[in-house]
Amino acid sequence: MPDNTTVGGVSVDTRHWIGGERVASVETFADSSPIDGSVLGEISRGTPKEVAAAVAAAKAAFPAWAGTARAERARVLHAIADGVEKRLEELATVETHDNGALLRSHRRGVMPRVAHNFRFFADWLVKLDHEDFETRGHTNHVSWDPAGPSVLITPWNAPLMLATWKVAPALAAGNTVILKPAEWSPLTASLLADIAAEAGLPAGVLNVVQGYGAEIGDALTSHPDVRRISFTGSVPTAQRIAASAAANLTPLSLELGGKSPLLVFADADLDLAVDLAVEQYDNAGQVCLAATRILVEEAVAHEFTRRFVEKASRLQQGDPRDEATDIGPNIHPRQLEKIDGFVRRAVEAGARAVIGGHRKEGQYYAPTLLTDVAEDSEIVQEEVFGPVLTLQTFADEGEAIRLANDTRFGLAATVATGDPERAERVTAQLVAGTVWVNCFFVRDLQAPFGGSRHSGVGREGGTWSFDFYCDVKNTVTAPKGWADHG
Ligand SMILES: NC(=O)C1=CN([C@@H]2O[C@H](COP(=O)(O)OP(=O)(O)OC[C@H]3O[C@@H](n4cnc5c(N)ncnc54)[C@H](O)[C@@H]3O)[C@@H](O)[C@H]2O)C=CC1
Ligand SMILES: O=C(O)/C=C/C=C(\O)C(=O)O
Repeated sequence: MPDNTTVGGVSVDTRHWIGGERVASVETFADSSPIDGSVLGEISRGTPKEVAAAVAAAKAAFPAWAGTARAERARVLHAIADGVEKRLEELATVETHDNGALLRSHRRGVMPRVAHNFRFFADWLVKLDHEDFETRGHTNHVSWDPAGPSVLITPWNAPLMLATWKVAPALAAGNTVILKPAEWSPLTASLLADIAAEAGLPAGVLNVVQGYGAEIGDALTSHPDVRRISFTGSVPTAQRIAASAAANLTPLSLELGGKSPLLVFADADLDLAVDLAVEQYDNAGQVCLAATRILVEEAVAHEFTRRFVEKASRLQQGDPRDEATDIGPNIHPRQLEKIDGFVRRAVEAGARAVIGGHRKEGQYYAPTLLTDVAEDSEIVQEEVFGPVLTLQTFADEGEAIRLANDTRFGLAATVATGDPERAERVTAQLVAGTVWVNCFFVRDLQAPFGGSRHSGVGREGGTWSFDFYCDVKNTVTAPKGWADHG
């Protein structure tokens, strides 16, 4: 089997990256493009043997990297960001072929954010501090000690963006990393390994193991030398990971699904509310934060729906490499089948497709809006992860809040209202890790990011990331060397 493949003119190594070397597995798996189903490459299919080698490499590299001065770690992270920026066009091209998201988004939004992830955590590391404080004359000093080898398991909907959201703070914290990218989008993780090596990251500090989660997940998450596990993906997989990590009580960060509401009050700017609603089709609906449950006040529901249909009908669906495309394909035939199953069952149960409601040629699903959906129905309660929105109406503020919170998830919520007092009242009662008022997807790495309920465990971003990736220590020193037993 060849060791590399060429995607959109870019050469990508298809082997693992372990201890600063390329390592091939005996078997491979085929990685296909959602654009046309073509096989992009044969990727090394990891086994517990490669997992053990990667953890051993990360363990061996840990003491030196943890002992590297903060300023030097930050310098290497900035050098990785430089490498990402230098290869931005290549990364964008490969990612679009691999996961089908828009090339224009990768070029202008996503890949610049990848570089920013490294710069941000490098800079945050340098200023990470907690003011010393006194207790009966004793000094308390808080430090963030590197925790050790960290397993990072990442999804396919924003592969490099979501991977580097974990890789950057883990490396900044002084940890070593074993990254396991999703098997449906394995390529940019391999390019990241090249970029990190070129930037001077020592061998073994970042390792990439390719393969199926079902085959190597347990080996990764039950390994006794792993000190942290960070995962983004589905709830059932998170439950398996948590059970496997329980044997060693390995700390977990879980960023999971959502079924977030968009509340549209009659006093809202209706055009803005429609813009916010149509934005939920971004990335073909494969966004954990997407507000897929649209809740509209009865008085404006008819007009909202009319304007929504008018705007959504203008969306261009097609090849994600085309600048004019708004919605690309879904990631995999299995995901498409899953989306279609949700919609078919909803329609059988009485839902009405105001737009869409069907597959299109290739790996595309028509942007869909379903009305006449019951509050406790599958389509309202379960994450679809496709371009499928539901619309429910409410009579008053109380009902809006009740409907918004009637979910096992709690990742995000968006409120459209022209009344600042209402905004304050409503947001205070919503169960969600992030709430937006009259805006959507305004993201800042300083902010805590994560979900309540089944949407996750813990928060990432700013100091929250360092709290997770470090062993936070408080050192209490007696005055003038005297011990105080009082
Ligand atoms: N929160 C989010 O951003 C995401 C949510 N999802 C949700 O999950 C649904 C299913 O998508 P999948 O790709 O099947 O998600 P998944 O949760 O199974 O996959 C995410 C990652 O977990 C890994 N994985 C799978 N089984 C594992 C195991 N036993 N141990 C350790 N790692 C394992 C996969 O290899 C991949 O890297 C989607 O329809 C969507 O609802 C999927 C991806 C991202
Ligand atoms: O881009 C962000 O800030 C967050 C994205 C999160 C997802 O898309 C996800 O985890 O699915």
